Amino acid sequence: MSNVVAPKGLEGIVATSSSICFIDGDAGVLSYRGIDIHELAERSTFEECAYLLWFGKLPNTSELANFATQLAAARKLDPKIIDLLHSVPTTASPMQVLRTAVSLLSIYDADEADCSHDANVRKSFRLTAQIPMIVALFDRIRKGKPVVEADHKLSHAGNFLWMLNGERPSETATRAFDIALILHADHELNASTFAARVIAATLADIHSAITGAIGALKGPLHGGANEATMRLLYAIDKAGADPIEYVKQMFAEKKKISGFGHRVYHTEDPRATHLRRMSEELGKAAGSTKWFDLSRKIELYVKEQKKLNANVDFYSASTYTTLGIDIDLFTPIFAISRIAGWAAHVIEQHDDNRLIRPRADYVGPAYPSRYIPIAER
Ligand SMILES: CC(=O)SCCNC(=O)CCNC(=O)[C@H](O)C(C)(C)COP(=O)(O)OP(=O)(O)OC[C@H]1O[C@@H](n2cnc3c(N)ncnc32)[C@H](O)[C@@H]1OP(=O)(O)O
Ligand SMILES: O=C([O-])CC(=O)C(=O)O
Repeated sequence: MSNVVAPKGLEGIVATSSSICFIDGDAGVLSYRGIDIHELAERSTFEECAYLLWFGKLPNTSELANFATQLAAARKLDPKIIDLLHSVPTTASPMQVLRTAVSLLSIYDADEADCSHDANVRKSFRLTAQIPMIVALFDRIRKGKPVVEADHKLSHAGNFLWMLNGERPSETATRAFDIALILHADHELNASTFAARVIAATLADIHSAITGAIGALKGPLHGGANEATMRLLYAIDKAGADPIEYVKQMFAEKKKISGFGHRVYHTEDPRATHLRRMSEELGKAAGSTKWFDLSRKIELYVKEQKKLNANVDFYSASTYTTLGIDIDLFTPIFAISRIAGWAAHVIEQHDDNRLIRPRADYVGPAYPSRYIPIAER
């Protein structure tokens, strides 16, 4: 066994080979299967990106139409899942509920224990269709609103907004949401995807892997940072504080500013470019750029003082708020998109599997240490 200890947090360690996502953190490049994220954000749809991530190539017209039809047809939930959404406290966080519901989904999935390629693809369709339904239905149930049936004629993005709000979404809102889904769909071996691959590598099923991934995404150092960012913006606004002074004080207290910094990017996160623009444009269209303006002041100051760049979570906060989405749905929305990437990684792991089991550098009491009988301690 090698005595080389990996850097803390496995920084810079290449832990597997993968053909799904390419990132150049110094150049600010992100691509799905080699296709640049900027092109995808401008020209693609979430459905097309999910196809690209799962099948490794862009679909032609009929392949894309079939894919979208299959995804829409998978908008079905066993009544026991709806019962669960009614039975949990309305104060439960949507991330808690989503994690629990996805775990429960496995019990009602006909392919549950089948980890073959084809079964994994079938389950990926179902999970990708079901996750947004769970998020939208729980939000309505907790607010005492009637649940909204899925509309199979709507796109993935449009159907989520429809089921959440019970109103036909505008084209602008649907496209903005679709772009957000495209931008969040995959990011190589981020913490939640790595967690999913570790679970899948035991030959556990995809529902187990995705349940674990949702748990990993929830933390404020990862997907939870979009909610933490918005809480910061609200706190500054509520206090009527000068944002620069507020952030300066946070730096003095050695606090981290949510939505800044990244393990891989040492320059602009290419997704932040789009989210910054969307935050501003949606604000203008809604008649107020208040959240964009506040975010921008903070961004410029943090960049100047600490050379830290805004990450994908920073401007998604003001973008979602401007779209009228509640703060505790931000991280579930991240999951609504990242399921596409998680599924691609679980499929890739199962297709060519080996157990993931690294070693630890033992730094505890010397071996052998004497076992002291309890009466002598
Ligand atoms: C989808 C995503 O997961 S994107 C990331 C979402 N997370 C956040 O936005 C939370 C805030 N950011 C962070 O905590 C970090 O930048 C992470 C978790 C994203 C990356 O972490 P790491 O690569 O381990 O960097 P680490 O936390 O060691 O930071 C390195 C240095 O930069 C500082 N730093 C990093 N991010 C921030 C921040 N957001 N605010 C203030 N200082 C920061 C650290 O304090 C540290 O300084 P030091 O060397 O003086 O101690
Ligand atoms: O890659 C990471 O470390 C975090 C992540 O998921 C992302 O930026 O989308």
